[in-house]
Order: sequence, then C-alpha cells, then structure tokens
Amino acid sequence: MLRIDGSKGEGGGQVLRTSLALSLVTGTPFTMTNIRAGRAKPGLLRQHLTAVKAAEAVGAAEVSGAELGSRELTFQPRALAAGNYHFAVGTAGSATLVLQTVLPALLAAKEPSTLMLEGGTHNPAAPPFDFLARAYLPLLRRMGADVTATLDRPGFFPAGGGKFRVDVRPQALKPLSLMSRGRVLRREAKAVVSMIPFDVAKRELETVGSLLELRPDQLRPEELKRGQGPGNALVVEVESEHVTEVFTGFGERGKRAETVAEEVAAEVKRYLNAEVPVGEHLCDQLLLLCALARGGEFRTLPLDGHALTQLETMAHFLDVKVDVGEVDRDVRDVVVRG
Ligand SMILES: Nc1ncnc2c1ncn2[C@@H]1O[C@H](COP(=O)(O)OP(=O)(O)OP(=O)(O)O)[C@@H](O)[C@H]1O
Repeated sequence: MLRIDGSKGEGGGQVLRTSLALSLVTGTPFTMTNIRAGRAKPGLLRQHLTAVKAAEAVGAAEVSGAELGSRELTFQPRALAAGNYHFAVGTAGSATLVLQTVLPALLAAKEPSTLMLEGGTHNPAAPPFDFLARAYLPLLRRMGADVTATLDRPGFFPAGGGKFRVDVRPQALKPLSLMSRGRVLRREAKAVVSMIPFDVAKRELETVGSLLELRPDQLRPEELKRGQGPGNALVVEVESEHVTEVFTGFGERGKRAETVAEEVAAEVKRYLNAEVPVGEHLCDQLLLLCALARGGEFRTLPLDGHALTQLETMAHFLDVKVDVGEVDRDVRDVVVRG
C-alpha cells in the first residue's frame, strides 16, 4: 500500500484530490496521513469529503477514514464504473474540484457518464466555472476528450447552492503541445454580482478597464436574478490564437471593488507580459492531464507551490518524467514524457 504524507508541498486539498484521481486511474490503493496539515483547518472539510465519496462511488472503492475532520484516509479502488452521478458538496465548497477528482477516471471508463454537481461554482482558491468551461475543458477536448459542462446556476461562498452538469464520453488522452500563445484575439472583463449593489460591478469594471486598457464594449456587468446568496466575481478572459485563459477575482466583505480589480489586472498583465500560453493555475491542472496522456509540452510562468506539489504527488502513482526548463526569468518550458 502506497503511503502518502498529505502535509508535503502545499499540504492542502490538492494532494488528496490528485491522489484520489490517480489511484482510480491506476488502480493503486493508498493511505494518506496528515491530510491538509498545511491549512488552518486541517483534515477533510465538506468539499474534500465529497471528493472522497465521489471517488469511492466511481471506483467502487473500499475506504476508511472518510469523515469530516479526518486527517487519515485509506482508499482502495476496485473497478471503474461509468454512470449518472449526483455529487453535492452541501456547503459552498468547490464543486469544480470535486469534478476534477473523478474526471480522469470517467475518461478512462468504458461507457459515457453524466454528472450533476452542486456546491460552489465560483470559489476563491479553486477553478471557477468560467475557467473550467472556457480554459480547462477546451484544452482537454484538444487532447481528445469529449467533455462538456453546462452551468445551471452559480454558487458563491458562503451560501453555495450552485449547480452544473457535465457530460463525459470516454477517450484516451493525446499529448498536448502548447508552446506559443499566438496573437491575442479578444479580451473581455465580466463583473458578476448577486444580491450585492450593482455599483460594485461597475467600479470593478471601471478599474480593470482602465488598468488593462479595455474599451467599453469589452466590459460586461451582470446582475444575477436567481443568485443563490450574495456573491461577486470579476472574470477576465483572454482569447488568443492557440489558447484561452481565464483570470478571476472575488469580492469579499471589507475588500474594495477597486482592490479586487487591481489584483486581477496584475495577474492578467503578468500573463500578457510573459507572452506564455499557460497561466499559473492552468499549469498545475495541465501537468496532471499531460501525465495522464503520457506526454505533452507547454510554455508557462515559473511554477508555483501548487504545480510543484502536483509534480510530487503525481510521482507516487505514475512513471512520468517532467523537465522544467528556464527560458528566462518569467518563462518556463515544461516537457512531460511517459
Ligand atoms: N482563480 C483560479 N482559477 C483557476 N484555478 C484556480 C484558481 N485558484 C485556484 N485554482 C486551482 O485550484 C486548486 C486549489 O488547490 P488547493 O490545494 O489550494 O485546494 P483547496 O482544496 O481549495 O484548498 P485546501 O488546501 O484548503 O483544501 C489548484 O489546482 C489551483 O490551480
């Protein structure tokens, strides 16, 4: 039985989710200790427990330690089962992260699957639905996978209540090559508010528009009528010839709309200035997809803690070689070989 120390690297939920995903795909059982030891509230929170339960269902797995607050888990998959699944986090915990836990396994299953996911769809420190639908899934489709996602309703922290559907047709993944971004074709900023003043959206767009030199027709305020509680997200989409990237900031109580906009604009500028196709968040998520495809190469920003943790966690389950070459101070070339 593989033994994994969950406090390694970031010491967060990613070590657990990546381990579950790769355990399912490879059929390798594991025990994890020190789950999320690097976080203020360690152990399994609702989102992580839902990911464990989802993986248990998809892999007909034998599991012990699957309880709220648990810091130790044993997971032994038996057989992958496609199907119609419904996974509800029950809080505003990220439902997109639950999806990413089981998606590799469902791509490797024999039959198509349909998933209904409920929880947070626009969470800080997790892939927002817009990123999933317009950055992550298009690349996954380019790698040969047939996966589509449809948002039913958004869910923000702290109320949750978001819902989306995902259809998966199993395919073997092909290696991806994404070494250049090409020309930037379109830039757009969308500010969404739910049950908070519309003015917040306008102020965010005004600031992000001036910092990124966007025209008025590239700024889209959106007020949700059926919002599931208060929430605000500022989403900047950059569509280039070879890739689309999505950057997101979240409003919080006590945080000025202008600050939310400045932070997102800084992230977008860093990406644009480095002239790379793959941003920081996409990087750690693409690493796993390339490892599953047994190959791939992409140009990105210097690897952050999540990407380094991803490399360390993947190495427990897969015999892939990953080279990270420094092109210049802000640019790295990642090559994955199976
Ligand atoms: N704005 C964003 N856009 C896209 N992806 C994001 C964004 N912010 C974070 N992510 C991704 O979400 C994942 C978060 O991993 P992390 O280990 O922090 O998990 P977590 O479960 O949210 O946190 P915790 O450690 O509290 O459990 C990473 O893959 C990261 O790239």
